[in-house]
Amino acid sequence: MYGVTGVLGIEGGYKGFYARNTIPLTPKVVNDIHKRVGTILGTSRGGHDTSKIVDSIQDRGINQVYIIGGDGTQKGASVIFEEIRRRGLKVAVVGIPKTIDNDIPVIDKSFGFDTAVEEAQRAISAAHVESESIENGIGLVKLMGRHSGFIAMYATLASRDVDCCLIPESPFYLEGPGGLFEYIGKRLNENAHMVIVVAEGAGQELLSGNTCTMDNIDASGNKQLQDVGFWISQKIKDHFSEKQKLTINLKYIDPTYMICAVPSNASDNVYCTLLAHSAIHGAMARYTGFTVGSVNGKHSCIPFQRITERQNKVVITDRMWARCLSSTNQPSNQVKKPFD
Ligand SMILES: Nc1ncnc2c1ncn2[C@@H]1O[C@H](COP(=O)(O)OP(=O)(O)O)[C@@H](O)[C@H]1O
Ligand SMILES: O=P(O)(O)OC[C@H]1O[C@](O)(COP(=O)(O)O)[C@@H](O)[C@@H]1O
Repeated sequence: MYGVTGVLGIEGGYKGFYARNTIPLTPKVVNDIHKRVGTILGTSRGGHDTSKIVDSIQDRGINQVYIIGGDGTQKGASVIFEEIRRRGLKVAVVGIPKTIDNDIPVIDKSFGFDTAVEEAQRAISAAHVESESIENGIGLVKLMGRHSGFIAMYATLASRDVDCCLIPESPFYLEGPGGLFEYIGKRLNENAHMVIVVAEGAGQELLSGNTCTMDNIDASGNKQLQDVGFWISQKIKDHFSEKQKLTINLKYIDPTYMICAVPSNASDNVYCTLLAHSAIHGAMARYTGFTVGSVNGKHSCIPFQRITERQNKVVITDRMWARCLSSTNQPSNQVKKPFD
């Protein structure tokens, strides 16, 4: 439609601009990629050397750059856009929001989120089956979500099998009146089984030795988290065997990477097509420095600045979290005492 003669794929994330060869993306090469899992281009963390990246764009005579990824990737795209502008180059830079975490602000959702929620439900369903089959069964499922508990909240709402959903945005504690243990005891007493969903970033402040130093950040600068699922499983087992003298049967399911590694569902496939169309039409209309996405159902081009200034998080005073709490029946924890 626009008479484009060549599309190049950059392999292995930002460092691929200067450390790898490009691969031609012909219609034949990309024909079936929506049915495949993962990425044909590969990915990486770190390696954002702005100057080398823009040199490579300039040297290769690239005039449109489409950058696919999460919140870190969009920040990287914004920095590239600024450098291109500083050098006075006629190169469009467009961001495409792809992350299961849904932590990119402004847009209704990121590509991958819907699929992740659907897959997370399967793990929750397994946890429910396991917990229901045995006296005092507890199914505990850990889901992705470093800073944002969207996958946990939506999978909880979708499945309706969850009794307790723990997310990074909503602090909790274990011991004493109003604590998680008390709530678990109550649910087991009432129902003889329960399902707990925990997002990977939840309760990190409770895990001992969780000091944030330069040693425990990844190459992109993201804080590396401790395994809250494993930790909480141990804590629950210890508490009920030692303090309550109650035999519980806890099954811990960690489907996190399995959820990342499934083909996108129909809804995400359609969304991805619309994102691609917005990105191309925007760049061809000579816009630059924007991320595409649906905003209140309208496909839009959003300036990088609006996308990178904050992270999308669950607002625990909003209705969606209230709906989640009403589906689990867990106590509201917006005030001082989490499980009051
Ligand atoms: N503030 C930033 N400036 C420049 N590059 C960044 C910035 N934050 C992240 N990046 C780069 O973006 C890429 C992806 O970021 P990362 O946090 O790993 O994943 P995601 O895009 O999924 O959030 C990495 O190569 C990282 O170095
Ligand atoms: O093992 P990795 O590469 O850090 O990937 C796991 C991460 O992927 C995520 O789902 C998405 O993170 P990004 O948006 O940074 O890619 C995080 O919640 C999780 O910590």
